[in-house]
This record gives sequence, C-alpha cells and structure tokens, in this order.
Amino acid sequence: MARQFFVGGNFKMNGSVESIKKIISYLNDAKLDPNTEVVIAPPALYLLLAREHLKPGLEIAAQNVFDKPNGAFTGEISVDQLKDSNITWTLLGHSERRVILQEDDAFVAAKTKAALDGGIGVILCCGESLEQRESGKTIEVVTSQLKAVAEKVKDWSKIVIAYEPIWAIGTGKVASTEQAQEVHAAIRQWLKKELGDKTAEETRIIYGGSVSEKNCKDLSKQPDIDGFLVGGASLKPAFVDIINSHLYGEEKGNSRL
Ligand SMILES: O=C[C@H](O)COP(=O)(O)O
Repeated sequence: MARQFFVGGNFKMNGSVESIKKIISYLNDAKLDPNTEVVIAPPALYLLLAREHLKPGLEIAAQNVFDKPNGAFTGEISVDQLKDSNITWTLLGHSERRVILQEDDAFVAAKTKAALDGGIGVILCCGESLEQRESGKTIEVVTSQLKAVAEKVKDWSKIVIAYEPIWAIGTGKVASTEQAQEVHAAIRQWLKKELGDKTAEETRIIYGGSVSEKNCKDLSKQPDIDGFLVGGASLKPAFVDIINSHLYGEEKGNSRL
C-alpha cells in the first residue's frame, strides 16, 4: 500500500499575526498536490488564528502538548484544549526541546501516549547530533528514542516519524539523499522488528533538516522518505514547492523490508 506523502511546516518561535495570516492566505490560494497531507505548526499563541483562517483540508499541529489533563500546570497546553480548538496534530520530541529544554525520552513518550489517547496525531521527532553520527551511533540513538515510545504505545497508526539529524537543522547542511534514505530504511526495519510488518509498511517516515525547494525533489524520490518536516522554508513561498515535490518524484517501489 502506498503511503500518503506528508509535509509539515514547523514555524518554530517565528511569526506575527500579520505574517502568519499572510502565509496562510498564500497556502489557501496555492495549487497544492491533493495527494499530499499538509500540516502547519505555528506557535501556540497563533493556533486558533491559524485554524480560523486556514482552509479546510489543511491541518494544524501544536509544537508541543503536555501529558496531564487540564489543571494547575502553568504555561502548558492540554490535549483537550487542542481538541477543543480543532487542532488535530502535535509535534513532539523536537531536538530543540530535547536539547534546550532537556526533555528526555520518557517525557516525550508520556506526551506521545497522552496525545494519541486523546485522539491527536503525533509528528514524533528523532535524530542524532553530529558527534553521535561521527562516532557511528546514529541508528542506535534514533531507535532508542523511538523505543521509549514503543514501550508505551503499540498502535502507531496516528504517528508520523520525523527523522531530523540535529546537525542538519537550520544549518543549510542537508543530509545527502543516501544518508537520509539509509536512516529511514533502518527505522523501517526497526518498526518491522518491534511492531510488525503492518506498522512498518504504513508508518510515514519524513525527513527534516534544511529541506528546501532545491533538495526536496531528490529526497522525495527515496523509497523510505514519505515527506518532510520543514522549518525555515515553511515561512517562505518555497514551502509550496516542497509540498508539491512529490508530484515530480518517480514512482516509488516498496522498500525492501
Ligand atoms: O522542524 C523542522 C526542523 O527543525 C528543520 O528546520 P530547518 O528546515 O529550518 O532546518
């Protein structure tokens, strides 16, 4: 079964009422590949604004969600509040939160479980640092990040895995198509081993890290790259080219599981 292409736009802590409305109106008017699932993740403050203006069929993700129900958790947002606001996805485990805010695998796993239990889809980020890559630990690091989630969650049908090598984020140093495909294929093998053939075949594994309108086409042709998580370029018109990159991709074969 072919996996639907998925492109997420992570605005990170960028934008204003004005600029976010502008990006949304650009997306609303653009001709987008109807076979690509598109999800944008504006800062929390602008989630409702985005939902109000973004046309139906394009979805919105929070950049984070807490693992506890509504209550005394200053500064956090609950799964119920996302649902109440028609926000259907959340990012979790982004390296900027893992590194800067010191979120560990167990916390990311707890939040993933809470989101899925509440019916929110999860774009689950994983990825290695340059030091880990250079010491040959990429696959070990990535699979251990995913394993923490697999210990708590057996149904991965509402998880999209985003492989984002930390050294490629915001640096302009995109992973080569071979480097990205190699890790994506290893993640799929790991899914097969841990969660079975169906999960391995159906789970989308998207790539993030300096994706641009220039490099997206080659990456999108790789058999195990099912889309992108885009940072900087999601704030620019180039985002539409990235959403449409799959239109120009060659027919992809099933990966060798
Ligand atoms: O979530 C998106 C990633 O961190 C990639 O960011 P970037 O495209 O600016 O490198």
